[in-house]
Amino acid sequence: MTSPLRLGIAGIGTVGVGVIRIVQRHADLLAARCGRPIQITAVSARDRSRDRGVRLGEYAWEDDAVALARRDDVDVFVELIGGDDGPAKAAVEAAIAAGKDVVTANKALLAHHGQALAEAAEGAGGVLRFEAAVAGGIPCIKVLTESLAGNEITRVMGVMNGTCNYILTRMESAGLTYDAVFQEASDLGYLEADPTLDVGGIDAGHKLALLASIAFGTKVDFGAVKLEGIERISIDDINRAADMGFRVKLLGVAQMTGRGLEARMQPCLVPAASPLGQLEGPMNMVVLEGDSVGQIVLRGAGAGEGPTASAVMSDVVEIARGQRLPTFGQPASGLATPRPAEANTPAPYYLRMVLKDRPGALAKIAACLGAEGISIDRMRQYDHAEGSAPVLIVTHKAMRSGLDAAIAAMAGTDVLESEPVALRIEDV
Ligand SMILES: NC(=O)C1=CN([C@@H]2O[C@H](COP(=O)(O)OP(=O)(O)OC[C@H]3O[C@@H](n4cnc5c(N)ncnc54)[C@H](OP(=O)(O)O)[C@@H]3O)[C@@H](O)[C@H]2O)C=CC1
Ligand SMILES: N[C@@H](CCO)C(=O)O
Repeated sequence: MTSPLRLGIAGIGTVGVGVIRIVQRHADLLAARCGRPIQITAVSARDRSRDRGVRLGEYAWEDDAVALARRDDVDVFVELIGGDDGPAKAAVEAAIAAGKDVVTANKALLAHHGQALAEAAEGAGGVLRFEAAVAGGIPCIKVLTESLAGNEITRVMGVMNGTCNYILTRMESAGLTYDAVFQEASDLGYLEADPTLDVGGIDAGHKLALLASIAFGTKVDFGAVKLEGIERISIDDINRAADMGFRVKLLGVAQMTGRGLEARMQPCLVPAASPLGQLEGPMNMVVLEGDSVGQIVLRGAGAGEGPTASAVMSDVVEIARGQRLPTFGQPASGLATPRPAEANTPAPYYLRMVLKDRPGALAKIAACLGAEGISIDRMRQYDHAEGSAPVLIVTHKAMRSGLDAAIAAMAGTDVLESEPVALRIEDV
């Protein structure tokens, strides 16, 4: 058996503890699979005195993650601190500069600095791997980078924030408001310290930016992801969508079009019977489409100690086996600068609004759509109290810009009781 692969783990929170548990529990199995033992030599966190429920006494302790990253007895620096800047970035940069390989679960760091870090790592002859950063336990990075390497990737999609999927599916199953389920998610510990990272679509947008880079051979460009959160989704939207055979999902879609890279993370309607429509609770789903393979659907836990640590370990094992893959599937220096598409591909839209219940109100709304060349596919008016009429319209395919112009024109008609909610219906 050859020399052990020595890990330095920075961050001993949820994921760090999970990684330590796997290394301790599966030492023999890992050694057999890698052809060499995997050992932890040193760890780092802020509070040395805290009982974390795992044995740490046999490892050296560093208060400073940068010092850990530079240790001579560390081959692979495992960054599990989090955050797009600060100690995580400083320590990863120090590890790369010291010639270490790096494994991270930090999507925020990579979405903002992935290109520079990958170039630095590859320039130094190191590897930088991040399976756990996208959809937790789902091995989508390896599938995209390795298993689908013979395909031109046509589209990547996914529900990649478990908290949002929990909120949206729980609203439907329990008939609860957004605010009530948001509070439940908070009580269950699902929300990030800054909840807008979850419900604002930012966390999932980070993940989509990383997938898009591998899929389309482009530099990571988080700024190119059009973001919209789930904060405005009401129980009415969930119920009306269900009536029409749809479910509301915070869905990320990236595709390369003739007009450039289209990448969006937004609430969408998907058919209730589709795999994405069937995804319940705090789970994730990643859908990959290639010209030869067709569609691949991967489903699993996108967060949590075990699933995320499982993904971190897959990168560690890859390195222990001697596989040295470029971060984004091809040398970072050769990745193209993406040209973001100015407009999204046309799609049908769901429009929910409340109208003043008086003669000609609906005609005025239809005229606003017609003036933008938008055709109505289906329409429903629900039972209502006197004076206000809840109306649901499903359009034929339309450009979002045209729809926005129609909605702006509706505001000038004086028949709207509330601002219309518009949701894209995604062809999945
Ligand atoms: N939790 C999950 O399910 C998932 C997490 N991730 C990603 O994994 C990473 C870790 O997440 P998670 O385990 O949940 O985070 P936690 O908040 O549970 O743990 C963070 C750890 O980092 C330590 N830390 C903070 N600042 C420093 C510092 N300056 N130097 C050294 N250590 C420091 C903390 O120390 P102390 O304990 O002493 O406070 C803590 O141990 C993040 O990038 C996250 O986005 C990805 C997918 C899923
Ligand atoms: N906040 C994230 C954690 C995993 O990245 C989620 O809800 O999916």
